[in-house]
Amino acid sequence: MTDHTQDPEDRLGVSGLCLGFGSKIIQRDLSFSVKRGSVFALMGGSGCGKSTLLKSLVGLLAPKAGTVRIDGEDYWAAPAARQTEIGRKFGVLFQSSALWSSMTVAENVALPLQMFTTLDAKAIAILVDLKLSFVGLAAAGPKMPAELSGGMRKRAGLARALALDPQILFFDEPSAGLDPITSKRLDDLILELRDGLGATVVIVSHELPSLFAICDDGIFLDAETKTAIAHGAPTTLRDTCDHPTVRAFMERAAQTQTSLRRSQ
Ligand SMILES: Nc1ncnc2c1ncn2[C@@H]1O[C@H](COP(=O)(O)OP(=O)(O)OP(=O)(O)O)[C@@H](O)[C@H]1O
Repeated sequence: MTDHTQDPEDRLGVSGLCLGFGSKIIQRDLSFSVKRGSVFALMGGSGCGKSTLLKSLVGLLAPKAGTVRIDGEDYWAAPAARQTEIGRKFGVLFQSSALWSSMTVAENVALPLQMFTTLDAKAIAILVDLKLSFVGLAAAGPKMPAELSGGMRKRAGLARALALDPQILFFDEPSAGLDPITSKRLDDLILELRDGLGATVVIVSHELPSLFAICDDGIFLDAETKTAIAHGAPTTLRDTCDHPTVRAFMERAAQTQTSLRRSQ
């Protein structure tokens, strides 16, 4: 069912969302929207609920209250079969990359195509090559995940997340554990997805330089008040937000960057 009250420019709309585990509340009354073809940041200190929110957005954790609308459709109110169809619009890259260690890289990327399409083996092989080329891993198809570096594993996970041509991509800490050059390559790939393919990207990250470089908008979550305390692009929050928690986050990160540069 389409909700005509949602702005047609919004790919994702969250309203009055309350999340928790048992009696423990993690986020309450959370509302925000994500425009089509934008990169949106979920920011905040450790333990404020960014990953929990991401789980609810991708269909892994039902909210206690509120709605998550994808293209105007209330995901959590939809029947299970419809949720699966809506989920086909998603591509998810978790922190660990979550590749199957007993399969080659190519087999990992082929898996969603085998599970969710009726394409034959030849067509799947062509698509797998295309996705691996896009992430700069054209030659890595026959390799096992254990043979790849951390950055290559992340990119292989991205190739798999892209297998079904998702319209919305969700990334949980894509740059965690990567060196600055590999991290920059991943940022460039994310921008290529937005600008080249028109994808919408929702990203959880602590890496402020990366957030400043690629995000158009975002929210800042707070563990104390258990909701969003600021809305806006990471650069806007850095330059104009007066909230002490946001300031402390931005300034601590800036200090870390300065001391890193000094130690190099
Ligand atoms: N399955 C669970 N059961 C109970 N509590 C949980 C569960 N998963 C997460 N939590 C709690 O929810 C809170 C938010 O955790 P979450 O991982 O979403 O935060 P985060 O902002 O992503 O943190 P970080 O930046 O450190 O990864 C934490 O207090 C965590 O202990």
